[in-house]
Amino acid sequence: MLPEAVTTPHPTRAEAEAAVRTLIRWAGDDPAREGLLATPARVVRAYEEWFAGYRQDPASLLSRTFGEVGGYDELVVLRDIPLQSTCEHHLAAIRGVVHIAYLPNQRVVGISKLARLVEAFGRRLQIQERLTAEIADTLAKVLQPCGVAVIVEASHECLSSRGVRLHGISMQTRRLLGEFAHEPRRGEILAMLAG
Ligand SMILES: Nc1nc2c(ncn2[C@@H]2O[C@H](COP(=O)(O)OP(=O)(O)OP(=O)(O)O)[C@@H](O)[C@H]2O)c(=O)[nH]1
Ligand SMILES: [Zn+2]
Repeated sequence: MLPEAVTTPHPTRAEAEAAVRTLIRWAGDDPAREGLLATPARVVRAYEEWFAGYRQDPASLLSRTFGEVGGYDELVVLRDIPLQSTCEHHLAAIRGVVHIAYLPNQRVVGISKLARLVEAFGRRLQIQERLTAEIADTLAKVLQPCGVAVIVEASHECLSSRGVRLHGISMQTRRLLGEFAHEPRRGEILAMLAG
């Protein structure tokens, strides 16, 4: 589940800070001036938060499930889970929301774990399509529900702050599995989540 990059040798903190100093020089400033002296250390610490997902095993987040659901077999829907991610092409921010729905198969998972799953995949270098697929596929594999739907709506700073510099564009991606891949569940869940 963890990407290959995690298995390659990890740079030292000093190497990572030197790389930040190089980027500061590339931006046109002087990493030796007072205001920037502590910046490489701060940026490296920030990277540990922004990319904490590489140190998480998303499947294990879903390992605790609850079976005493009183026969509940209808939709479980979590809307508007905040998404913070980073585009793998430009290292620019991706911000948005994720909607997750599943149809339980006797067992349910704690709702916070769905948000943690989004965070574990979001806090990596991503394209939105893969992020969407990874969230849905992990839920399907671990929970084995009757259906999974994941919809991601996000804006990409690489579109707004550089390049075409267009604001107000949001991208929607979705993955529908199991019963949600077919009517009538498909229409039902899309009407509910993708409006
Ligand atoms: N499909 C997809 N594309 C993305 C995502 N994030 C960024 N991109 C796009 O990735 C593409 C990379 O294209 P390139 O031509 O290699 O890079 P570029 O010259 O910086 O492209 P421009 O952004 O058009 O200036 C761009 O079109 C981005 O808009 C994503 O999550 N999914
Ligand atoms: Zn980008």
